[in-house]
Amino acid sequence: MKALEVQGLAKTYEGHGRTVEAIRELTFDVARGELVTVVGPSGAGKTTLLRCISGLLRPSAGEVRLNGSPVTEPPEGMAVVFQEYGRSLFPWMTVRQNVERPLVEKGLPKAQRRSVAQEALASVGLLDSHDAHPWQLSGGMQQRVAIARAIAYAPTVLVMDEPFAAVDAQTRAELEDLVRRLWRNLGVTIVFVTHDIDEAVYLGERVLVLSNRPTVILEDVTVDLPAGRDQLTTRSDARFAGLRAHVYRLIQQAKEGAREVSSRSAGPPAARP
Ligand SMILES: Nc1ncnc2c1ncn2[C@@H]1O[C@H](COP(=O)(O)OP(=O)(O)OP(=O)(O)O)[C@@H](O)[C@H]1O
Repeated sequence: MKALEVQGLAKTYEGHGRTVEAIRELTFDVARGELVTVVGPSGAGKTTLLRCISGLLRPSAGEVRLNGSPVTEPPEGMAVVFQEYGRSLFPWMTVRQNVERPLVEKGLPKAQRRSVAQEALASVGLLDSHDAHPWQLSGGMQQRVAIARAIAYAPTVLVMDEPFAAVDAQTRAELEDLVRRLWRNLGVTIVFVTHDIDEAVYLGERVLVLSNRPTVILEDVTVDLPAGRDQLTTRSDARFAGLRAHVYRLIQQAKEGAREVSSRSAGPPAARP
C-alpha cells in the first residue's frame, strides 16, 4: 500500500527576471509505514521537494498523491517538522497548549485533547515540562515538543526537514533514536530530509540520493541494516560503514555533476563475514 506517490515532479521558480530550474524530474513512492531519508548536495532542491509534498508549493509539472488523493494544499493526514523549532512553536503558549493546538483545529473535545497530548509528551520524554513555555526549554527539548505536536496529530505521513541541524551532536543522536523508536512504535510513514550522510543511513530503510540541480534521483539505496539500531553497535557495524561510503561517493559524484538515473539499488555488496 502506497502512502505517498511522487510522479514526474518538476519545479521551476520564475520571477524577478530570474528562472531557476530547481527540480527536473522526481518519481518515487513511499510505502505505508516506511521510513525514507533524502540526501543531496546543498541547493539540490530538498526543501523544494518537501514543500511540494506538503502542499505548500505548487509543482510546475507532475503530481504528489497522499493515500491516493492528489495534494493541492496542506493535506489532512500529514504533519511537518521543520528545522527552525524556535519559529514553529508559539512562545506565548505552554508546551501542552502547543501540542494541543492542531487538535483544537481538528475539533477534538477537551478531555481527549488532554489525553492525546499527555501521551505524545510522554512518548518524547517531556511530560514533566507540560506547563513550561518553549523559550524556557533547550533547543533539543523544543524540537521534542515539535515532534510531540506532530505525532499527537496522528498523521499518516510525517515529513521532517532537517529537524536536527540546529542541535548539538549528543542531542542529535538522542533525537535520531527517538525518531526510530516512534516510527517503530507508531507505524507512521516518515520522509526525513537531511544534509548528513551518516544520519540518512542510520535512520532510513531507504535513502534517496538526489543529484545537483536541476534535480533527479541519482540512486534509491536500500538500507539493509537490522530494524533495531543503536548509536554504538549500528555505527560500528561494517555494513553501516559500507553503506555510508556508498552514499558518500554518490554525493561526491552528484557534486561533480553526475545525473545518471540508476534503478533501485541494494547499496554496495554486503561485506563478507
Ligand atoms: N522562492 C524561490 N525563488 C527562486 N529560487 C528559489 C526559491 N526557493 C529556492 N530556490 C532555488 O531553488 C534551488 C533549490 O533550493 P532548495 O532550498 O530547495 O534546496 P535545498 O537542497 O533544500 O538546499 P540546502 O541544502 O542548501 O538547504 C536553489 O538553487 C535555490 O536558490
